[in-house]
Amino acid sequence: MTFAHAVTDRTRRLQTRLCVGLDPRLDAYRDAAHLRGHTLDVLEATAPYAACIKPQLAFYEALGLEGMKLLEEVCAAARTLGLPVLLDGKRGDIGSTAQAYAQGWLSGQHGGSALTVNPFLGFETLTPFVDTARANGGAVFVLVKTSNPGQADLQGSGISERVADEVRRLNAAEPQSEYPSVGAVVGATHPGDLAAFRALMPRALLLLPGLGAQGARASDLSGAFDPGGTGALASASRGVQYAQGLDVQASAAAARSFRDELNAALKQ
Ligand SMILES: O=c1ccn([C@@H]2O[C@H](COP(=O)(O)O)[C@@H](O)[C@H]2O)c(=O)[nH]1
Repeated sequence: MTFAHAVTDRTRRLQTRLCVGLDPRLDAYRDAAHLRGHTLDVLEATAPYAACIKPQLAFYEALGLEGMKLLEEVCAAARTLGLPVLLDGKRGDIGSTAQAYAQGWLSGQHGGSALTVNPFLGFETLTPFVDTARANGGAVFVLVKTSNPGQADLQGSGISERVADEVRRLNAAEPQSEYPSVGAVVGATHPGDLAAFRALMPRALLLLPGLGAQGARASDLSGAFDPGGTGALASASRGVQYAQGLDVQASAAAARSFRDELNAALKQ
């Protein structure tokens, strides 16, 4: 089953459109062992409410070799729980280097996972990522309009729409898939733009980061979804992992509540 198929299947079976971000911050813990235990506990406690998980690679890279080991543990635990993994690495480089990133994050033990990719170097640099994702049942999520306030500095003036057109063009090569292997990142912090990006990329899975800590609300996101309630994943990291300090039950309650709010928004 491909990444897109797996998350869509989870959305339909478990009625969840929530992507749980796992971004462990060392300064929140006594030591690395404490961080590891809490991160794995949050993963297990929130799994019933998640369509997928999204580890942000930066937080694991910041921990050095121990972080890389933890990332592999998190991915293995997610697989055991049946949770698709979306790696947030925002990778992008000249083609030959992109090929190495793709090999590292979209094949081997990460085959079937998804990776966020940065199109800034040009559309030809997306090819190694897309080809590797397709060959391994994975997915890429291309940055179209990011959630941060400064995104308009470079993504304004029609640039996001141009990237969205490329996402649609790439997905035309997979006419048989409900949701093909090229998805798009559109910040949940731009609720007024979601329906337009949905229309520009009608078959792309959308990742909507910014729920919770960045101020986006589940009730504002319905424009991103298809009529059946599929096609988008709303993502929260701090708002789940650190919902109430390090209280794991509060993390589970926050994930359940985001799931329920997303579902309620779609019923209106
Ligand atoms: O446009 C984007 C793309 C990715 N992110 C990442 O998502 C999480 C958001 O964390 P919160 O704690 O829920 O704010 C983080 O890993 C970002 O790097 C994003 O925020 N916006």
